[in-house]
Amino acid sequence: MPPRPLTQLTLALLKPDLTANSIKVNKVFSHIQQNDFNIVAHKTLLWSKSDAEAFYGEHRGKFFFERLCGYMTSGHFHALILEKPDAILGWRALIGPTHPPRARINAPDTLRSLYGMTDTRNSFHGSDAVDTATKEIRFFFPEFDLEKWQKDQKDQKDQQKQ
Ligand SMILES: Nc1nc2c(ncn2[C@@H]2O[C@H](COP(=O)(O)OP(=O)(O)OP(=O)(O)O)[C@@H](O)[C@H]2O)c(=O)[nH]1
Ligand SMILES: Nc1ncnc2c1ncn2[C@@H]1O[C@H](COP(=O)(O)OP(=O)(O)O)[C@@H](O)[C@H]1O
Ligand SMILES: [Mg+2]
Repeated sequence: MPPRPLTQLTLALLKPDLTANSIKVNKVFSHIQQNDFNIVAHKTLLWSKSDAEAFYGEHRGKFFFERLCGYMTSGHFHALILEKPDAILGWRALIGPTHPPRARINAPDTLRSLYGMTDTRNSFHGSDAVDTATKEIRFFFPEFDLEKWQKDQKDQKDQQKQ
């Protein structure tokens, strides 16, 4: 029995514009499965302005901050914990560059190219690093036992070394 590959978790969002279109949502979940991501946790939620400002605090003061918070509070959206051996980079590669208009030129097969509308309304989010993924998973899924998941991964890694 080949050892189970070690995996990584990332936080993915299907933003409100996309979530409002069930046909597109179904297509995106097919992309997720076809790209071998395991959905570890999934919820839909509606943000208050303070939720959006807290999550995107790193962008406070930038010219697009208000429109970003307005966009992210404009309707329900899906939050997912995705698992795969290289989940963080893998999901970022699948959703593509931040700005859909540019993605349609430079990365036409990515999800933001296929479904995104404008620089702000780009339909997807993905954690951009290991520590960001930990922070973002805790932000959306405080109920998820991340410590247990990380311990199980470490135990599995130790067993494979033996
Ligand atoms: N650097 C910079 N870029 C800007 C500024 N205002 C708008 N932009 C960019 O130009 C793009 C088009 O601006 P808008 O027409 O206001 O936005 P939009 O095309 O309706 O789409 P949204 O990005 O969803 O607002 C935006 O997505 C921004 O990336 C600005 O003041 N400074
Ligand atoms: N130049 C911009 N114009 C409009 N909206 C932007 C711009 N840059 C970023 N945004 C919005 O802010 C969100 C967060 O920005 P950033 O963290 O830089 O990108 P990413 O979501 O790809 O990590 C983007 O997903 C997008 O919705
Ligand atoms: Mg980012």
